[in-house]
Amino acid sequence: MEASFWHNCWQKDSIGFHQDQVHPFLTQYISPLLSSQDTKVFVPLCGKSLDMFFWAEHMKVVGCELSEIACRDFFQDHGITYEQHDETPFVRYSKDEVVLYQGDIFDLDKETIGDFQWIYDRAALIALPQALQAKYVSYIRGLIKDGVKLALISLEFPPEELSGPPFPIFEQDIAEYFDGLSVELIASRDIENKQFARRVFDVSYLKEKLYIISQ
Ligand SMILES: C[S@@+](CC[C@H](N)C(=O)[O-])C[C@H]1O[C@@H](n2cnc3c(N)ncnc32)[C@H](O)[C@@H]1O
Repeated sequence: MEASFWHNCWQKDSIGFHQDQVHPFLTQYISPLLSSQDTKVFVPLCGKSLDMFFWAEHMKVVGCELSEIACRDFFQDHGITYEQHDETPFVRYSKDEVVLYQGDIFDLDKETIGDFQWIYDRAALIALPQALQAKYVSYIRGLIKDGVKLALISLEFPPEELSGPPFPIFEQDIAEYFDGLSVELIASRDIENKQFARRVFDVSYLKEKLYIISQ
């Protein structure tokens, strides 16, 4: 997907992927795994996800997102005043525990993110076409050092029944992408009404899976 595709989605408010609640996997499965030593989560391709409010209750949040509309609305939708600074090639939006870097994730380096223990991927890997998935996985693998856990939520459906995004990612794909790392399947749920955030898909099955990937 080109950057223009995503800018266009945000401009037209065509954001069917945006959830109006915190993802239920977070409270059910991630909460018990959090420790008082966890100080920061990195959220790639963060959109204006409410999930960042869940994380911000526990630790600092650093998000990265292409769209200035998403970064602005993350704060404005909730009446939060924020600071905005030019940090070329990014614009940095921040308030207290949350910092959003508006720009291309592939320009964001580890030093800028700082020390973190979690990476949270919801609708990031599945948003990218295959060629970009490999580049994204290579970027994320470069961030998974000792003591870092990637919480990744994937989506499964028959690929021939829906042209993405989102693109389905199966257990086998996860195993290949994260070969050599520890991959734990934490949860799986069948979405019986086929609703994915604001969209209902015309597919024969829809499943979400939560993995924790670490060294
Ligand atoms: C499917 S949405 C998911 C957003 C969010 N994770 C959520 O759960 O609502 C994918 C997001 O990735 C952003 N995006 C796409 N390519 C990007 C890139 N190269 N760098 C940063 N953000 C990107 C898009 O603007 C879009 O908001």
